Amino acid sequence: MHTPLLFLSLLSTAGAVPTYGHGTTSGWDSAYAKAQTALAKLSQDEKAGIVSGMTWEGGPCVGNTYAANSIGYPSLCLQDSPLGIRFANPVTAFPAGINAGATWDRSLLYARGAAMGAEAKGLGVHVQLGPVAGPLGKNPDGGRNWEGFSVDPYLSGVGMEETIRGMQDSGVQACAKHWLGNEQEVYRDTISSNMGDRETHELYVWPFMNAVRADVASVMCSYNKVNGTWACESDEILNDLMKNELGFRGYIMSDWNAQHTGVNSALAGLDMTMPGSDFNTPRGSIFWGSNLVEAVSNGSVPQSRLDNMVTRILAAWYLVDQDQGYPAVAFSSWNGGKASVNVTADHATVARAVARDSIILLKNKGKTLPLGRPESLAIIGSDAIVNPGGPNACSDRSCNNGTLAMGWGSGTAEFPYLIGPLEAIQKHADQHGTKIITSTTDDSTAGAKAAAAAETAIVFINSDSGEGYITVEGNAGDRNNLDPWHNGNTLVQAVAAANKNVIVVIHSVGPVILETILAQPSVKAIIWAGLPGQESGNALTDILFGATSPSGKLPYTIARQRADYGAGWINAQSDPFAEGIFVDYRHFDEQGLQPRYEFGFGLSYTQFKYSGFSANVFTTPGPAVGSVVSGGPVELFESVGSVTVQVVNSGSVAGAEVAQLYIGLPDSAPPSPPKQLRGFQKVKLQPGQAGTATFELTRRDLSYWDTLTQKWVVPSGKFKVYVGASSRDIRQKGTFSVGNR
Ligand SMILES: OC[C@H]1O[C@@H](O[C@H]2[C@H](O)[C@@H](O)[C@H](O[C@H]3[C@H](O)[C@@H](O)[C@H](O)O[C@@H]3CO)O[C@@H]2CO)[C@H](O)[C@@H](O)[C@@H]1O
Repeated sequence: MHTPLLFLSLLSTAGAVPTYGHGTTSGWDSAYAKAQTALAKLSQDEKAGIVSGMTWEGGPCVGNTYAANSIGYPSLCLQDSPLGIRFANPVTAFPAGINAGATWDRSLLYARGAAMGAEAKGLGVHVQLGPVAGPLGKNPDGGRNWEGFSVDPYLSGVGMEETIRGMQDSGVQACAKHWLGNEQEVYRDTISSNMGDRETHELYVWPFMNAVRADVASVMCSYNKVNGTWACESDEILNDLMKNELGFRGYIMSDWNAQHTGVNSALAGLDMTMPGSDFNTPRGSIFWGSNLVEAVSNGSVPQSRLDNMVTRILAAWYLVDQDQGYPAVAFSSWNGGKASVNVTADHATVARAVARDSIILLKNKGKTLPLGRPESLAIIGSDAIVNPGGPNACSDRSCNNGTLAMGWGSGTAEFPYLIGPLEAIQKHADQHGTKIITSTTDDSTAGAKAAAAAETAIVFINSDSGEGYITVEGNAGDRNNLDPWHNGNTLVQAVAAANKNVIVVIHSVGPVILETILAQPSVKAIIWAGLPGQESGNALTDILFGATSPSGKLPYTIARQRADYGAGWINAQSDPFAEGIFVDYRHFDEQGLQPRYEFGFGLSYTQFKYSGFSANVFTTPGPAVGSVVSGGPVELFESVGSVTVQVVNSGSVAGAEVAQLYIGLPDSAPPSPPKQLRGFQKVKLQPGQAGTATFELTRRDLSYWDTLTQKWVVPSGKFKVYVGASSRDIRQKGTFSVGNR
């Protein structure tokens, strides 16, 4: 794995094409050979135990399987979450996936994954239940969008790949979830995601291809139905799509209680059932265990299917060398999670770097930021301070009191500490003689009074969401709307009426409609800080006072109104995915809609100039027909060349620019989004320094999914290439042709 030292040196490599510590892709063959040898020694009961959970709370972890002593195989420990180890302490509470995505920094994505993996291994967790690419986030109010990296499949795919490589290089098995179409929470246990074939592949499957390509050990099937069949018993999406089409060699586990049948799910390709019983009747509804042994003996499930489940699970265990003296489980989820070892090392450094480099500067009129040395600052809003009851006062973060640093649900971890914004700003102010005036409620009158007494006012607002088994302030997982919570608009209006120099900081799970806030002339700057984890305040002061120039870019579009996004569901039974392939910026571009802040947008304290576009892309048109490797047909991952541009830091301070490559398919392709992200590179530059952004392209990047032939196809004709600072701020353009046209 990368050590933090190496990761820091990667960060400072200005302009160079980064290299990554990728794991091996040839490990599955030897892992399978070991698994098959072990399989021969197992009894039928041991096989059933390896594929079955020990029931909810049946072991120290949220999921536990039975040990097989005949081969020295342990009771497997499966534990959330995608941002740190759930129900254990001390652990590092990293920024959420959506912040990791907002960094657009491959090295940081890897470092965060590696650090989480190291903590998981140190605590004896065999399978860490993350990262997340489902939901992808087509519905901007989807409750769990923040657990994943971006609504764009390419960015999400890079997030999946780097995180998985980081985790598994550290020795823990990763779990890519939730497969497939789990795009909302409110009706996730009843709804059918009726997805067309093209969007299934081009949007929702795409990031899972990256996961499989990164040799992910396991995949979790989701609660919802896909085209009328429960995801966890769908032969089409488990056997056909995940195992055959994507060449996945690991195992598929159910989400917790997402299994509905014993025999059908086994035949459809489910390999492990979790947690082994339903939550409310701890020993009831057990589909596998001894029932699976019975199903095999009466011929309902072939012996070969059970053997295949076991082989897949054992192979994943061998793949990441967990047979080589893996640590014992060092905590229990059910008694406060106190760990017998401290695994946090210096991971706070990684957490702070991700939190800092994910901060997005949306507005900065008159260079209000960085702040320099103001005489006085008003800090306003309940989001400026840590929940007075403590950062972990609500289980699974099931409340929105105090500063928001993660959403709610199973995708959480316990904070070892949480540096709130006020605490960090006060510390900085003490060192520089700035007077701090506070109003740490959401009361508008008090906020206005504090604002009136200071040179500059910083107002903190937020918007929360989470998993559907918890309802917070009337939001049953998904958000009821995209407005700030706790009357945030009213608070900003009151403060803006009292002070001419207002900065708004937003902690949020996703897009927030900003029209009311932008209508206030006194609002000079807006910062999106997302869900920054334990280092929230420190990361924010790094940006506010200019120690670092902001370099995050939006991983989704901020619209002028909710209706502009288009996507949504009809009722508890059906989501027709009527928006098809046109989600987020693909939809805005296609419809000619003006976003408020477009996908990929983010300001800096410096400026960047682009020049020297060059495209060297050579390939032939046609379908990918070759053999399947991890991720899909082998040709899809073949390099077809690259596009390069020069980026110069033309300003006066150091900064980092995320140069983005978008491609428009030729006219011979079926109707497609005008442009789609197909590359990015974060270039770190000193003032005056130039760097090269290189975008390597594969055949997959040039392909669409052809529903007729059921193949990825590279169309012939002229491809349009756009390179820019966002999806709408295109700085360089060009074309290349494929085939005869
Ligand atoms: O954690 C493993 C996966 O679990 C799914 O979420 C479940 C979550 O982990 C669990 O804590 C919660 O349990 C509640 C249960 O649903 C409810 O009936 C009971 O009354 O209270 C329980 C909480 O104490 O259930 C969640 C599922 O509904 C996630 O979807 C998945 O991503 C996790 O990896």
